[in-house]
Amino acid sequence: MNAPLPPQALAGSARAEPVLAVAGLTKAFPGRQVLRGLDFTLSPGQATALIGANGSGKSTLLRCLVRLVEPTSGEIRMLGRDVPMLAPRALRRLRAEVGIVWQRHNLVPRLSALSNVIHGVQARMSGPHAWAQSLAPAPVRGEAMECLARVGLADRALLRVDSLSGGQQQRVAIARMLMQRPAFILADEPDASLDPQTGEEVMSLLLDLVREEGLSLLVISHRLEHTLRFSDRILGLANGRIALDLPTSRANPTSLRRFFDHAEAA
Ligand SMILES: Nc1ncnc2c1ncn2[C@@H]1O[C@H](COP(=O)(O)OP(=O)(O)OP(=O)(O)O)[C@@H](O)[C@H]1O
Repeated sequence: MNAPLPPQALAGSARAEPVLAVAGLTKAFPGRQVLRGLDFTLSPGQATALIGANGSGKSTLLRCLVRLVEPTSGEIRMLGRDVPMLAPRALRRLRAEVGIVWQRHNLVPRLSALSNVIHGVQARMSGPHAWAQSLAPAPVRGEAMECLARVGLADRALLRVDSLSGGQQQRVAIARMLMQRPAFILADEPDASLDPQTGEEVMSLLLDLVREEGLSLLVISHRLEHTLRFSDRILGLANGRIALDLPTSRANPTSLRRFFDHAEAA
């Protein structure tokens, strides 16, 4: 079980505005109603796991939150912004403040870890900043090295990404995301294509960012053990609705296992 939240984090989260507030969120694709009216809020500085059976709509929800998929209806307030109302430029600015970690990390394989991380700065700066690692200004290189150190890969900075292991590549992707200086991280199965030990390291790293840097995290995982060890709260999706919402400390592994296996039939 993970360590309890520090008292200051709890006090802060009780006072602070939610990092995310969702009300009446629906999403329909042609012939399929995926989200049927979701209501929930996330407090800052917490790790929330999103679970549900295959096809229950977890990825669709994550994408709707930043309008990579347009919601059909409903309210989304994220980091103080009214997401459905944002014009394209304001939406791009919001996305730059949200770090997204995908199962597939989309690194540039032939470039070094450092160059890939430097590319993360583009998300928060206007204009072309696609420097090769040798051309980036010293402060940007320095910051990228700090991000690589944060994920434990400073000594691999100059190696080509395609020479690194799957877990190391996922950590490079997290370092690139940290270059955005995000306040909120959305992670869609960051542990899915990794072996159990490596997947655990990646989930542990994300929880460290919540505990130590005060970031907020919404993470999809299909692994029950990871959900139990690396979250403060569990949200479960079934039949297009939030069917489960409880603190991880109160989760019962047996009933949670049933939820993983049978959520869509529930
Ligand atoms: N662009 C799309 N067009 C039509 N249907 C879609 C689209 N994207 C997702 N769906 C459908 O929406 C449903 C939910 O998909 P989604 O990927 O969100 O589920 P999930 O819970 O993330 O599943 P998994 O755990 O397998 O990744 C599925 O039936 C899927 O086929």
